[in-house]
Amino acid sequence: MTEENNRRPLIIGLTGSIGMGKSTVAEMFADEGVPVFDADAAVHILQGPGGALVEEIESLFPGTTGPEGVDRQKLGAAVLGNREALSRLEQIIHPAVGQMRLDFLSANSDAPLILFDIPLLFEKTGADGVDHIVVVSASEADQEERVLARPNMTREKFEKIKSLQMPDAEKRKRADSVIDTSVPLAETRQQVQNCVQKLKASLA
Ligand SMILES: CC(C)(COP(=O)(O)OP(=O)(O)OC[C@H]1O[C@@H](n2cnc3c(N)ncnc32)[C@H](O)[C@@H]1O)[C@@H](O)C(=O)NCCC(=O)NCCS
Ligand SMILES: Nc1ncnc2c1ncn2[C@@H]1O[C@H](COP(=O)(O)OP(=O)(O)OP(=O)(O)O)[C@@H](O)[C@H]1O
Repeated sequence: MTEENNRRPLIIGLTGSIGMGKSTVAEMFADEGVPVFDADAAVHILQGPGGALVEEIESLFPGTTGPEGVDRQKLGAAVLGNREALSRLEQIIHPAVGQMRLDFLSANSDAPLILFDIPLLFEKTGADGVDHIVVVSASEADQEERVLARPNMTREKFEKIKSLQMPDAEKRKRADSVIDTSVPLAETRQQVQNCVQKLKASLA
């Protein structure tokens, strides 16, 4: 077997605070051919209709699920202002997401680069096993404008979520690369392309 066949993919951990542009940037990495594991999408599967965690969530937080699985508005109202409740929820969700991430890694073991989109990478020690951390960042004004424009979002909910997340300035300090989304989309895409090229070159 050649050395190349033995090599595991270089794992990029993509993170950033609410509304900074993670999903948009993750799609740009996918456009460059990088397989993307989306932790939020994994949570949606686990909580969706017939999802593996729906029953357990109902027993921990009665009244927060229905025929469509978890009602995220109701579950959010139960946990987002209550650290102890949120921690109980995380204790069942994070191990299940971790397993899905491992399965994804096995399924893409031939790729040179893969990307884990992990919103809470710094907050929940998801940095273990990640080779290169990319932080997606924008100005506070852009972040606020984007988030408050979303349906079902209030300033109160936004402030609660921000208080649960590591400040952007701290994330930027800990990043291996920063992608700026307070610039036109084409410039952000260029930054993503540069990052992919640099990482591929580091493998050669
Ligand atoms: C609390 C829930 C039901 C709220 O759902 P809702 O659709 O209203 O919001 P959404 O998921 O889009 O989250 C909004 C923002 O809150 C942040 N957030 C979500 N969970 C957490 C958390 N445990 N700690 C800090 N921030 C969080 C997200 O990163 C995002 O920036 C949902 O976020 C959830 O089930 N969270 C627990 C699982 C988790 O930790 N997910 C985050 C990454 S995998
Ligand atoms: N240069 C840019 N790069 C990325 N996104 C941009 C840019 N300019 C404007 N936007 C817009 O900003 C928004 C970012 O939202 P996105 O869902 O990607 O954020 P997110 O960080 O994934 O949010 P959350 O943490 O809530 O999941 C999108 O509507 C996107 O079109």
